[in-house]
Amino acid sequence: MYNVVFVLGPPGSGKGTICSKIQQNLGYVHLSAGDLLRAERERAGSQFGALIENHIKNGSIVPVEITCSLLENAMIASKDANGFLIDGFPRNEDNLEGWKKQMGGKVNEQFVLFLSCPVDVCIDRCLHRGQGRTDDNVESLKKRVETYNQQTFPIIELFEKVGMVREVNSERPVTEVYDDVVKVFATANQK
Ligand SMILES: Nc1ncnc2c1ncn2[C@@H]1O[C@H](COP(=O)(O)OP(=O)(O)OP(=O)(O)O)[C@@H](O)[C@H]1O
Ligand SMILES: O=c1ccn([C@@H]2O[C@H](COP(=O)(O)O)[C@@H](O)[C@H]2O)c(=O)[nH]1
Ligand SMILES: [Mg+2]
Repeated sequence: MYNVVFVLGPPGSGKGTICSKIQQNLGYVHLSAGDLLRAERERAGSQFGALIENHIKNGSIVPVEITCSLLENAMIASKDANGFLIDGFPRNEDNLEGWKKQMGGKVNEQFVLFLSCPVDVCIDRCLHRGQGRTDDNVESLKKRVETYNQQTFPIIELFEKVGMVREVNSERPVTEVYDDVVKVFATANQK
């Protein structure tokens, strides 16, 4: 059984930043669904490159079978990890259903780390991220935020209903956010 923590929040809320610090310090392996999709987009011979880029630019969601297979392959490649941080997934109901179908029985879902941050702050962070992402522009960000509000936030609410959400306000400096996140992990791993 793989231990899994889903890390969700609006675009630019700091998921990747916090996950890389948890990976360094707590022995979880960070798997960003977006990074895996970007790597697949660049992979020579991939049949999904154009489809993935189209979804990324439009802030829409790639079919779950593609994302889930990339995640499962990455988990198999690091099978000795203490656990996995699944960053930016599941993003909608179809993602959640596809995940259950493919991964149900193979994973122990510990909790959902929800990094909450006002959208205007998030957009500003993305516009200044400086990584050359094809979706860090005003037009794509508008669509990404719309997808987040319409499809991803309802998934967080679903997890909330079953008591799985641990919310941390990520509008604050990274060190403060990280300190609170560490407390969340300490409590979860005590049990
Ligand atoms: N707490 C913070 N305070 C200020 N800047 C931050 C904070 N956390 C992250 N950042 C910066 O904001 C930008 C976005 O952060 P990051 O890439 O971690 O977000 P993300 O949630 O993974 O975004 P996306 O959903 O677009 O992948 C980066 O430039 C990062 O350095
Ligand atoms: O599960 C996922 C994760 C991501 N996507 C697509 O990738 C971009 C970028 O994701 P980030 O988390 O911001 O790196 C996202 O807007 C989607 O288009 C996806 O389809 N499914
Ligand atoms: Mg990210």
